[in-house]
Amino acid sequence: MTDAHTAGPFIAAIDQGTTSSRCIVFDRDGRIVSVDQKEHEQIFPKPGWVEHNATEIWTNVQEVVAGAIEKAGITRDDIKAIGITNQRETTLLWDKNTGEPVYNAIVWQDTRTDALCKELGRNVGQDRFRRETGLPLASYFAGPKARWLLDNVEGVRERAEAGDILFGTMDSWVIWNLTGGVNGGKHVTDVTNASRTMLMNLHSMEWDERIAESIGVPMRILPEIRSSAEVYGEVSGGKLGDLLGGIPVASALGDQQAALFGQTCFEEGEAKSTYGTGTFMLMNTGEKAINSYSGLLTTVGYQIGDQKPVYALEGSIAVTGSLVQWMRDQMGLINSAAEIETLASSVEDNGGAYFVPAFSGLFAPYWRSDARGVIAGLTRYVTKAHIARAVLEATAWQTREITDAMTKDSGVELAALKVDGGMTSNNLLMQTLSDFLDAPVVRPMVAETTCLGAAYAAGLAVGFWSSTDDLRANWRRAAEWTPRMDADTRAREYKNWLKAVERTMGWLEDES
Ligand SMILES: Nc1ncnc2c1ncn2[C@@H]1O[C@H](COP(=O)(O)OP(=O)(O)O)[C@@H](O)[C@H]1O
Ligand SMILES: O=P(O)(O)OC[C@H](O)CO
Repeated sequence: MTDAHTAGPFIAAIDQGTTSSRCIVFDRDGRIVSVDQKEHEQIFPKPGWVEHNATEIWTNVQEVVAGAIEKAGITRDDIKAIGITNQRETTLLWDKNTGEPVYNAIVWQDTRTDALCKELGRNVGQDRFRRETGLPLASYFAGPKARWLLDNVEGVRERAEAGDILFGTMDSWVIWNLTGGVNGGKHVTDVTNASRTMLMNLHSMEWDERIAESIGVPMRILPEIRSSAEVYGEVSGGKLGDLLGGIPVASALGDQQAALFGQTCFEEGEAKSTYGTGTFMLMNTGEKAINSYSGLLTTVGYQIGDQKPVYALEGSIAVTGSLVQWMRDQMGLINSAAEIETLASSVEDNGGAYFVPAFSGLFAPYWRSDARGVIAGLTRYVTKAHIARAVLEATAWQTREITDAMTKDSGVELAALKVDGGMTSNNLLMQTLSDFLDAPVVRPMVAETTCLGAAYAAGLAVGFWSSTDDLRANWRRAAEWTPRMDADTRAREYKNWLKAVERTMGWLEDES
């Protein structure tokens, strides 16, 4: 696949995501040379529970790395480093002597720790967690998931106390295996992933012993926290040992932070929003960890080697692209995700309908696990096309709520929003987004910003790129949408949306 325009050397990036694992090989201009991807099973043992088989994931990672190298038609000597990015918060415990997971990985969407989080709120207090870790108490984060495993998988707490068990999010699992596994694999994580565990002190960038104790997670199972761009070790052993042995493993970032990096949001106030299964908007806040009073998360954006860490504010939305999937798979109203645009474009507006997809409660800015989905404003006038429009508008309004919160918390008015992810191929959605935000929306040439960010960080770590200025020069605009909606319509529609949101709240309490 390589040609004169994509001459080596190259950087490979692994994206271990929620639905699939992929590997992309990039050239020095940040262009894609080859891609390989493989989905893994989504396991739903009970309502609200979501698990992944970590052994299957590691097998897939090895296959996609080999696949991408083969498709690129290159060899080990052409690759200068490998970077890692991953679904965040998904939690695994494994035996360091055998390399066997003690149980499936508990996925970020899993809500089994709701009751535990409520109990921690009563016993320890919400404020303490927010102050030290930047996060609200919610089942989304890794620490309580680890506690669940320690309490519920027979014998694991004792094995953990004896020093036989390792904890990790998917970055740690992949790096440990890549660098040798039971034969000396490195047990590390990076600051961005650690900042999603609810166990790291956001200010010292170290595990917070008192918080870990209050959640019930022993310190000895935790990996070493490192920067996002440095050499953690070299590829060794396993299937990839023969293919890529000795190549430095040189970056790790949570996928949303990697997208921030890949979108080259290196200046304070720059923001990106990634539209996939869920949507995650991050704004670079520089060296300041800004406390959120508006329902956002304070998180680590990235840290390059021994430079100071860069913080970010994050607005996490649980359901966006998955609502389109629901329309297709559960409702049968469309045959493909792309068809929602055709259906929604067949009408002028939402016909008075508003769809709030609080399927697993509401994440930012509300953090209400008692909310459930609502379609409000229904009359006999409403058709499936109006509902399709309301589905797209739901993603745009949820983004608007996040940008409002970001402006409140940071004092920065959004000049333009950089977007990426699967949903950004929907032009109607992108225009609606620009209308609701009253700001330009821009999409870059390389839409695979997550892998690109991991490749950039790894490339910086090994001197493949010399500075973030090199990376900025690679960013090219592919499309831009500017606002067309008048202010009165926007204000009226927003008010209706907020009314619909109110109607989702308290549903579970009412039921019980
Ligand atoms: N044209 C489209 N319009 C609306 N949603 C879309 C469109 N194409 C894909 N999607 C949605 O985008 C999501 C896939 O995007 P992707 O970035 O691959 O997600 P992830 O990385 O979370 O798996 C799916 O949930 C799908 O429903
Ligand atoms: O794998 P994705 O793209 O669905 O991203 C998941 C997020 O990292 C969850 O916090």
